[in-house]
Amino acid sequence: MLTRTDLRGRVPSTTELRATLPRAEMDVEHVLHRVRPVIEAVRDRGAEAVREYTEQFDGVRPEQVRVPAEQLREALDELDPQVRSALEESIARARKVHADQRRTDSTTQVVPGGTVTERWVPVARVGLYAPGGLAVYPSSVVMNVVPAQAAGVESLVVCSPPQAEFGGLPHPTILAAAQLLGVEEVWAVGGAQAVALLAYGGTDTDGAELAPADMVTGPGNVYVTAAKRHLRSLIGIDSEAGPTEIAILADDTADAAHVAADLISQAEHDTLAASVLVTTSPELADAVDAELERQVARTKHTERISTALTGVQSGCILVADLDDGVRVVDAYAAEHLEIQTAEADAVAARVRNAGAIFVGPYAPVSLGDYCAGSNHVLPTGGCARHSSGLSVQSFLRGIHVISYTEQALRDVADQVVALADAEDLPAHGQAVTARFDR
Ligand SMILES: NC(=O)c1ccc[n+]([C@@H]2O[C@H](COP(=O)([O-])OP(=O)(O)OC[C@H]3O[C@@H](n4cnc5c(N)ncnc54)[C@H](O)[C@@H]3O)[C@@H](O)[C@H]2O)c1
Ligand SMILES: N[C@H](CO)Cc1c[nH]c[nH+]1
Ligand SMILES: [Zn+2]
Repeated sequence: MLTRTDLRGRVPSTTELRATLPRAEMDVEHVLHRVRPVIEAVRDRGAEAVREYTEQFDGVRPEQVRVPAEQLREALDELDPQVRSALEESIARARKVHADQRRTDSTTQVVPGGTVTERWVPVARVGLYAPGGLAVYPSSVVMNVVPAQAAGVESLVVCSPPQAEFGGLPHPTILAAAQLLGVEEVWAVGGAQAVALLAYGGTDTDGAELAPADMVTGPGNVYVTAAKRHLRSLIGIDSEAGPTEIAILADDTADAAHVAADLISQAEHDTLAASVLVTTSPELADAVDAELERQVARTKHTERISTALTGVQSGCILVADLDDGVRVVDAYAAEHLEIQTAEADAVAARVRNAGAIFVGPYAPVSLGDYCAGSNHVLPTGGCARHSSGLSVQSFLRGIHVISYTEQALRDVADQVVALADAEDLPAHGQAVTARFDR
């Protein structure tokens, strides 16, 4: 079922690997031209344009885009107790992990009388996106809000697509999760128009103001991700957390049924989701194919999953040994990487590029999606080579505070002047010597 690439004869260079490894054809770059007009319309015409695009893409024309407070309270009151308890567990575990990520200010005494303090300051206002197209993601409300709150962000606004069957409000579990986490501001808007509204701000029909956010984080489909890429710099963003990817590095000790179940679990997100198996064992590859045939037919979203598994972004790569396997998964830089091999810990320790690594038979990606305590907002499309998943750090800026006494400046004046002259910027040096010339 998975298209097979046999690299057992040789492993190509990293450049060749990046070109050969499976990736979606319709990637973020390819939809930028579609989201640009949406962003410009929201910039120029605010909530009115949001309403038009919502009608076009979500099939709803909302009366109000801001969700009234009583709807948040009601959603939590009416939440299924089992789902509430699961959300509470997910929040508690995530809070534990994210509390440990808090940074403390540090002061370095560089020389007597000269200090540099690194002060960690949270972003003032952030917009958090919780997807709600093919599926709805209360878990993404948790994964966005928990680190933002742990970082000390003062102003939070959540956006999620309106749902026709809920009268143009986001799904009730999204609202309930926001209420459970103490978020008071929720807007019913999705896609690129949500990212644009968060970036530029806007006013609703009833006069409700959405103040522009300094930063927008959260996962989403290719349109959401393209909008984040387009607007970055006006706003800060986290990583590009687009259509889901799972790579599994497995040897002949892996259980084919579990490998297949995990590949399917992430293919379930989107027809553009990627499921990639990298294995040293052709026998395992055959057994996984057989399991996929068997299991895909039994799942709820068979068609979406089959499209994702047979798309060019998914496949199976045969490698000669685990050394080559590690090179392949490093070149691929998956959002999620599972290691299902003998001595999985040791293999995992050698991996450099992945959004998150799930080690051994009892750490499936689905655990991390909901209840491991780790964050599930993770870089896709190879961005794990340079970016991390969402964390407390994502919402903090490290500001250097420099304090020097007169003597400490005097002691280093000659060096500053020498470097300023070497750069042909003598006024820089004079700004120092002016203090001592009199
Ligand atoms: N990387 C991560 O951390 C992570 C985590 C969770 C989910 N995800 C991904 O998030 C995505 C969720 O996607 P989704 O679609 O279910 O919800 P979504 O909220 O991301 O997207 C739905 C919105 O897309 C817009 N849209 C739909 N079709 C459009 C079109 N043709 N042109 C322009 N805009 C359009 C609509 O306005 C709609 O509100 C999936 O791809 C999933 O894999 C990623
Ligand atoms: N696997 C997704 C991250 O790519 C997160 C998620 C949320 N719900 C289910 N899964
Ligand atoms: Zn998932």
